[in-house]
Amino acid sequence: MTAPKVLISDALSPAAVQIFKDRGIEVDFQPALGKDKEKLAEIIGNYDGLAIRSATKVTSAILAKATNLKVIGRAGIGVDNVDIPAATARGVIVMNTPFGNSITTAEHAIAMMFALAREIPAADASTQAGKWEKNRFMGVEITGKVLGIIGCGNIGSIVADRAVGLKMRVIAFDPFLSAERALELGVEKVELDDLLARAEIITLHTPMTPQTRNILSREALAKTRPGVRIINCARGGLVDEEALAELLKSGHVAGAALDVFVEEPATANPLFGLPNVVCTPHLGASTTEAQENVALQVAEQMSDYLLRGAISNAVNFPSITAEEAPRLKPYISLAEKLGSFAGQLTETDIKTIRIVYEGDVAHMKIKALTSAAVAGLLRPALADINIVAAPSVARERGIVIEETTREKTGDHDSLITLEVETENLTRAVAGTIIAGTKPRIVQIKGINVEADLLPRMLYITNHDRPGFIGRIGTLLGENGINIAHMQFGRDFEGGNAIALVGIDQVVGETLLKEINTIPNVVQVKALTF
Ligand SMILES: NC(=O)C1=CN([C@@H]2O[C@H](COP(=O)(O)OP(=O)(O)OC[C@H]3O[C@@H](n4cnc5c(N)ncnc54)[C@H](O)[C@@H]3O)[C@@H](O)[C@H]2O)C=CC1
Ligand SMILES: O=C(O)CCC(=O)C(=O)O
Repeated sequence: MTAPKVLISDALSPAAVQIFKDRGIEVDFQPALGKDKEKLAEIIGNYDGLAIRSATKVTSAILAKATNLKVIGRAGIGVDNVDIPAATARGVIVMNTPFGNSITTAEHAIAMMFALAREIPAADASTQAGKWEKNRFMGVEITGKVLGIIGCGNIGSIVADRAVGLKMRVIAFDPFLSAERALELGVEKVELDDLLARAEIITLHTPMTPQTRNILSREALAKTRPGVRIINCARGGLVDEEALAELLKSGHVAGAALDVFVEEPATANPLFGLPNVVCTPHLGASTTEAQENVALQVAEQMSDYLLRGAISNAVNFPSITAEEAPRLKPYISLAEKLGSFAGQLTETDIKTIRIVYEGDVAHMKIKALTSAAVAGLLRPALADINIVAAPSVARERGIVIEETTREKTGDHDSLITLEVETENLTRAVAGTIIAGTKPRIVQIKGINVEADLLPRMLYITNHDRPGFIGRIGTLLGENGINIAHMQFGRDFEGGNAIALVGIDQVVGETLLKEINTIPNVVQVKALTF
């Protein structure tokens, strides 16, 4: 196996380079490349992995050129610079490092709060200009002030903790903050309008989503208390910059501290130059400690995926540990083959996919197995589908996916049963793993049969009558088709029977039609795996 190749296109700590090298991965460190999208598009096709911070914009155009890319690692939290749907559609795992820079970013928000409260940047500039304007700068005390946190997740919670330590009164708006967590943090959970009306300082800590974009809109800002101070160390675009500039000029907003901007790099901005505006160039995560944390973590995660199939902190696929990966691998193959089997037999629109995991497999990462089964199922219709994208593609097509887990009920230690429901029929197929690694089909339409799935197979349904086996063997032999194996099953003597025939050559349409004329054959289908 040739060593995977990773491109680092942003200013990551060199610690990442060392990790990749130590793990036997080839690495190109081009920290300024993220800003050159033409060059990035030109070379991205050479890499299996791309490690980035926020300067690299991984657009669908870049992804279209990323023909070998398997993983994008964001050394940081926000993945809004990656087109996740486009990456998912191409089967590229996108991972981030959700905790490595949270303390540092929370500390930046607190630093911004003090900078605003005491006008430190302006006082510094004035003092160093020799002005000694002692009477110009009159600050406000932080103790006892009401801090309104919008978004109380990892970073917001750390800000809350520090603010409580500073004896502030902390209120938080976050629809996903539980009452218990709020109590634990010592914050009062409130609605947005309540926060806007009460907070003396507001700090934003949500991701950028369609719901949070412009959360501090012109209308929302108008509801704030006169003299409010606003801090944004999350994402530009959460605040309406034009409206904020107007309110700063009118004096309604007493100060604003911004680390992030709608347009980055921000070289011109409506807020620049206004009184008591403090700006930093997206430095929230920029400490030696945080950068080392995220670089090491992203390099470890990407290496684990490229070398061992382990997935952690992916935003578009369930996690799989390095220990689980080898155990899961044969089950992923089984799930994909079961899906493929059912998919090749399904000619009308699928309504529902039901997957039952029984026994040991029920305790594995079934989300990953379901993704594999759905990919296998949709592949006959959508050749390029991959297991990362499959569940979202299925949902887009209105297909309902149902998963059930239960303890072992039959002979098999692990059993996966896939049932597909279409307008006209419901078809079920089940399989297991034997000898630790080998996928086997063990049941089709409720009929027991134990068959390996070779690259070329014939699936035949027939009435259980004497003479069928001899005739099919002869017909295939006469047409130069070598039989690798042949497995049979039936529901009862003289009832419905099935045959799975592993073959070494392709069976053409004419021969398929001829097989269909063998007495008692109901249906014959050539399958590939
Ligand atoms: N300035 C910088 O350098 C950095 C900025 N960030 C930004 O900070 C953001 C937050 O990071 P974390 O706290 O780690 O994320 P997180 O996911 O732990 O927390 C985000 C919180 O926002 C809440 N939220 C989501 N939608 C909301 C809505 N409509 N209204 C109110 N709350 C909502 C969520 O429930 C969650 O609790 C990141 O998404 C990133 O964009 C992160 C690191 C560094
Ligand atoms: O990498 C950086 O400097 C920015 C960090 C950031 O914005 C994030 O982690 O979301």
